[in-house]
Amino acid sequence: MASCLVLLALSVPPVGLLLALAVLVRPRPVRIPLKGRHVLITGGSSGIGLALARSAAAEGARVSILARNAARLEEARDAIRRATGCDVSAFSADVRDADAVARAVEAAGTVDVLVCNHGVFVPQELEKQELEEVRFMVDVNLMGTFNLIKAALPAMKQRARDTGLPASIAIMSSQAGQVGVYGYTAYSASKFALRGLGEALQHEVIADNIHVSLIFPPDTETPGFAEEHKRRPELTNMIAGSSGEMKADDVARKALDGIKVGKFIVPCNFEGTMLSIATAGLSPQRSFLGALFEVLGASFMRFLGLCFQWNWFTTIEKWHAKKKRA
Ligand SMILES: NC(=O)C1=CN([C@@H]2O[C@H](COP(=O)(O)OP(=O)(O)OC[C@H]3O[C@@H](n4cnc5c(N)ncnc54)[C@H](OP(=O)(O)O)[C@@H]3O)[C@@H](O)[C@H]2O)C=CC1
Ligand SMILES: CCCCCCCCCCCCCCCC(=O)[C@@H](N)CO
Repeated sequence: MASCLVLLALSVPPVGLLLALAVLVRPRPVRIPLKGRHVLITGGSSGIGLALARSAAAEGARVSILARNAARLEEARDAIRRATGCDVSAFSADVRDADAVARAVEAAGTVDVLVCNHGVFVPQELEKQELEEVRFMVDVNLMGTFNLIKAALPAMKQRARDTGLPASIAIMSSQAGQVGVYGYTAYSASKFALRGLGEALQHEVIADNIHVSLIFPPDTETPGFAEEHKRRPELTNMIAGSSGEMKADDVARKALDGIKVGKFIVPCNFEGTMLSIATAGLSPQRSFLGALFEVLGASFMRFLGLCFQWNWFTTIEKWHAKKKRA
């Protein structure tokens, strides 16, 4: 009897907290079906975008892909057809060109799930990087996403209103959009910016039943990553190595699963989950279990984050010492 009472007393605070969070979390849980719906994926001709297009097609979505290079788009269409038997529509446009994006989005037809996955990454210390390259990353990664959302949103709102079905805007960030990493000043800035865009946008479109997801992958094996790896500073490799590498198909799986439940922050691996708890900030959270981990994990995750920073700064210090000796 006494032990029962002790157990009850001990469990009241966590249970009470859980109940409070269940009442508190906003927006409310949602399910966003993919089957039979129109999913537009930018950067759908390569890497993570191609994997996303293949998985979405396999789940019965009507898929459109958008990228610049028409030949690579055709190859991707063929590959998706071979893998799934499904036909996808392909649109050639540069996301930096707002008019071209508007024309492509119009031709593709009303979107239910917009996946802004396009992205460029040229790692380099800021001191060595030309401003032109900085602008290139900000223009494609950030302004390109604005162009897309501006083009797709009016029709998406109308359709969500007409059908009563929830819609989604998913944005591909990166773990380098949750923590600044050596060699990624421009890239990290462009990816952090997407979070601000996403948080504010979620306030603006919640009344239209549109749900924003931000996806934060670690290093992922893709054609773009293979190119990046050739020129990545040694220190960038070392710090990025704190999180395990993933396959594009696995990132696509995590992303689609997150999109389908309207998850706002979508981590892709274990390190990503810790990073997301450590950087939860004031982001929306619709899962009371997720909220519980954030509330209870906050202080420990901050401590762990400081351990990671200690490790990174030590690595940087040693690297400089070695360079001086050489
Ligand atoms: N691979 C990784 O390690 C990680 C990647 N990410 C992010 O995931 C996303 C996809 O990366 P990944 O699959 O590796 O990249 P890839 O380089 O393999 O593919 C990039 C895709 O984006 C398209 N694209 C690039 N620039 C433009 C543009 N200006 N207009 C339209 N489309 C464009 C490319 O087509 P085309 O060139 O023909 O236009 C291609 O389809 C990016 O946002 C990236 O930042 C995040 C974390 C890790
Ligand atoms: C509190 C605990 C924290 C735990 C772990 C932290 C690990 C952070 C590693 C950052 C990795 C950044 C990879 C960027 C990949 C990318 O975007 C490029 N390949 C370009 O595409």
